[in-house]
Amino acid sequence: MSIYDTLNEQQREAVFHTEGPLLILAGAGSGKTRVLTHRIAYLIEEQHVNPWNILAITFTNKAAGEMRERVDQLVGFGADSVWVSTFHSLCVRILRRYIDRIGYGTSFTIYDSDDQKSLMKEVCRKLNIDTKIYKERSLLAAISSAKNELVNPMEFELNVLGDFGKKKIAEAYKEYQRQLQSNNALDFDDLIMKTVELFQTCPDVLDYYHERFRYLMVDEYQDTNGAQFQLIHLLARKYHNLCVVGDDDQSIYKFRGANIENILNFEKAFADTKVIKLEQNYRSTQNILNAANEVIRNNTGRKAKTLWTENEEGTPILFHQFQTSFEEAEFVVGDIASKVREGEGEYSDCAVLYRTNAQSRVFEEKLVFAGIPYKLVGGVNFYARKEIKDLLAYLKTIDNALDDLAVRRIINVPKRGIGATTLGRIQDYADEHEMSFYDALKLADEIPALSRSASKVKPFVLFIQTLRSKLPFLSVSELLKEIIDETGYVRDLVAEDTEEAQGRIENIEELVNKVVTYEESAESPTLSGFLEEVALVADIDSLEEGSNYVVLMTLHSAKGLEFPNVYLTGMEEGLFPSYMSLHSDDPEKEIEEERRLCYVGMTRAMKKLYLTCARQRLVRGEVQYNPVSRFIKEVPSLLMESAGHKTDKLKEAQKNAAYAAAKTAFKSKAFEPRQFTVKKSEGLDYGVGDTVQHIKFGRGVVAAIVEGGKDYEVTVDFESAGRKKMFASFAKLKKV
Ligand SMILES: Nc1ncnc2c1ncn2[C@@H]1O[C@H](COP(=O)(O)OP(=O)(O)OP(=O)(O)O)[C@@H](O)[C@H]1O
Ligand SMILES: [Mg+2]
Repeated sequence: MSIYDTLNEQQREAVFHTEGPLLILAGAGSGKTRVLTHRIAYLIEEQHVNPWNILAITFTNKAAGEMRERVDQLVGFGADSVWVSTFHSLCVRILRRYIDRIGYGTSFTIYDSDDQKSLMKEVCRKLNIDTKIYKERSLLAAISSAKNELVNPMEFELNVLGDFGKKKIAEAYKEYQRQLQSNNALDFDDLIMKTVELFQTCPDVLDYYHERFRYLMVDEYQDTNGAQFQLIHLLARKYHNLCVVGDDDQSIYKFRGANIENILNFEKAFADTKVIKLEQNYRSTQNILNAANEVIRNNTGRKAKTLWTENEEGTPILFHQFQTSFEEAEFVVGDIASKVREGEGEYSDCAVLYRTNAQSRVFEEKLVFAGIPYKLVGGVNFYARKEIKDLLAYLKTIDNALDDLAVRRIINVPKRGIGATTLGRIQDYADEHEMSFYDALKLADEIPALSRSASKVKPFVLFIQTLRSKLPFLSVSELLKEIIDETGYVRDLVAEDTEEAQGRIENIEELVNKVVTYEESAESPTLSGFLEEVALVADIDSLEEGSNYVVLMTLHSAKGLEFPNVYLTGMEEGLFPSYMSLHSDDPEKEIEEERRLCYVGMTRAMKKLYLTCARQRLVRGEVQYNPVSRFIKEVPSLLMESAGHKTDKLKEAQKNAAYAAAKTAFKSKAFEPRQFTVKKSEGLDYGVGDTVQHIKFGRGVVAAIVEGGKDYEVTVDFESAGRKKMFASFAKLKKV
């Protein structure tokens, strides 16, 4: 039996169709990604295509990693020569080689969103743009949309004649781009745009890649934007061996410029395209699949698809409406705990999905309390933390001193007594002489306006120059350790002697670990190589393989993944579909995008799907009362079991009181989930039945104590405030 026998007829047809454009349009869980991996195997093993000539593009690093793994399993020798890559890392590799052909240096820096914001601040300052009227973030968004459609500053300017507001954006775009270039830096959107520019202006480079990538494959094609489409189009122009797979029902990145038309128009763009539809779903139970189909049916303007499965019918979808978001989280966490306890699955079989990152917080609290391991995908990214950014800025400065932002970030870290006036004067000098900020620093002695403050700048320059001269002899980890020692970064944190400083030290240790891991895994590790890898870490990468924990993530991050048990939470109008979509200029269209997101979420589930919502929820500190999401109502009641939580008046009152207490706790600083380091009390000096005193609620009798993984949950019947539940370490109850 060959590996191709495990495919169905349509899948096999797609795998065996290797020459010419191929569009595989199919619903969720129908084996699209599986077809791609088998196709790679088939090309190599049966068609004797050189693995070197195959390129597979996926959307996230996580997906690329999974595909890499699957290809390694299927193909023996040569699998590692296949390029499996995201759009961004593909472009980085191409640009590192050839970007000097279009006016950049090949050791360019990649700016993340924080870097972009600082740069835009600088642009606005320079152009006297009032950031109260034109917010940096909206300017950047406008520029990003332009780049996603390959509109350069000049074209942008031509299009806005007469429109004053847009003219300002055009000015900002022009200056922003100029500064990027003079810093020898690219933002994320540039990675694609500059690669397209490179291909369009250097036919010999394009031709090299035509020969290099004879066979192209793109997963999640429905989420490509105009620039990405152009890139693929250029790459496939010579041999037309392009296979794209996607699902128009799962297009969820319109806000990033994804163009659903790309998939609908594929046949127009590539003549004699072969279209294959896959209709059998292998992932989900019949109930889950039917429910998802019924929901997505409410969208208009889609290519009609029927998706069926031979899988078992499965249990009905469970719908629960809770009083508060805390109860919702309690239920989800309790359910996961009991599944694992009963041996029905592992933590890693469970995923909690929500519409926005902020919703994770309550789940985190409950999981911490229950002592359940979890992984938060998204949220504060490791690399966005201050200490990590500082040290990376040192590395960037050493690697590429044209990066003004990096240099400015660390010039006073640690404090070197260089004042804002001095920095301003250096910047002016750099602007005037059209040089980088760092080059101006080197000339500090010659800047008359600086006079004596020049002496403060010198040690910094000397330090950087020394490290740079050592670069050929030091490994990246040795370099990093030297920076840490010489700057006294960790020493200062140790002296601070706070819990926060301790946390930062641990992060720095983790960064050192990261460098060491990089050095062990990279073929020829370099400083640029390390910085590049770091710049490309998307949020999803914090999901490690093979560990046993519950995954919390947004619906957007869940694309392409599958889990036995999925909890789709916060199913409320105003949350999902989002408030923004309901109040947009074109709500109908926006709600369709939300519905696709709902379809993505539901179809992640293999065995069990839970849909939950809450009557009351805190949003930015305010209580919101949201009705049940319309998407719930689109699921036929036959497929769904509703566990309505009807509460009598008394119970409701008690719940509201508990909710108020929880709200207080929620608002208190101590509840910041990231610093949620509750020390489990060494036993409590009160027990059930004891009378206790609370600082706010007064006297009460302890009704129950539940032991959690890290703390105790104490229920108290207060004389005046009624029944309340609280964490022992926060409540600070005193026995009376
Ligand atoms: N012919 C098959 N026989 C058995 N299992 C299959 C077959 N085809 C796909 N599967 C399994 O079904 C599941 C879904 O496959 P895959 O992830 O490739 O679907 P997909 O179409 O890419 O889904 P999505 O739209 O969510 O990205 C996987 O677990 C895969 O191994
Ligand atoms: Mg897939």
